[in-house]
Amino acid sequence: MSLDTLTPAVEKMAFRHAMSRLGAAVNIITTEGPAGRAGFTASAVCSVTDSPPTLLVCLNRSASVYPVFRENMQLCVNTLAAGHEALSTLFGGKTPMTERFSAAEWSTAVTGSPVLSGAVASFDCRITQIVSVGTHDTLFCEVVGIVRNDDTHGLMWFDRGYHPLMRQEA
Ligand SMILES: NC(=O)c1ccc[n+]([C@@H]2O[C@H](COP(=O)([O-])OP(=O)(O)OC[C@H]3O[C@@H](n4cnc5c(N)ncnc54)[C@H](O)[C@@H]3O)[C@@H](O)[C@H]2O)c1
Ligand SMILES: Cc1cc2c(cc1C)N(C[C@H](O)[C@H](O)[C@H](O)COP(=O)(O)O)c1[nH]c(=O)[nH]c(=O)c1N2
Repeated sequence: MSLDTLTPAVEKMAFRHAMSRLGAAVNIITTEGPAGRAGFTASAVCSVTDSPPTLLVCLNRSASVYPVFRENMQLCVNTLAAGHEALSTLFGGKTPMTERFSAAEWSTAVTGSPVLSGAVASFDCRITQIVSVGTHDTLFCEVVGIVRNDDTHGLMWFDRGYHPLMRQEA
């Protein structure tokens, strides 16, 4: 089926269906600052450059957390480990923020953002640029601190479900 014969509505669903085949790490993105504390689940996260170390995070502007991230301009990317499936679902739904954070243990990064205990890795970041594309803002995030955990297995989001990813050394 050719893409240019599809109506825009069908094209969006075809895009999502095909995207469900791209496995991705699952992350809880957190922030704390003048606008308060917030966190959400994101799979749209990737490395941009190592000079300076920079990640990007895509955030839907219609999310309730959006104004908090936009005002705080700092965040922590907490990459989830096997066993974090329920926590990921909690931060991916419409659950009140206090309930999301009370389900896990956190420490505080240099920027003030919450760092998830037991995450595979946590990247403490300052947001340096924002580019809007369609429904989402792409947040370019310069990394100012890292916490790594070498004792946990990874977690993938693939085919609309969670899949643990085993590390050989863990
Ligand atoms: N990038 C995102 O914003 C994104 C990514 C994954 C999941 N989600 C949210 O979780 C829900 C469940 O996702 P699912 O994977 O079970 O099924 P789905 O069919 O809704 O999505 C399949 C895939 O399409 C992409 N996608 C989904 N919604 C998107 C959006 N608004 N913008 C850009 N890409 C998008 C993601 O890669 C996702 O894994 C989605 O409906 C969405 O609300 C959003
Ligand atoms: C596995 C998975 C992956 C993602 C999401 C969900 C799930 C379950 N969600 C949706 C996001 O987490 C959800 O909308 C949050 O609850 C934030 O919305 P509210 O703050 O509750 O409005 C999401 N949203 C987003 O803006 N960018 C993303 O990359 C993702 N990725």
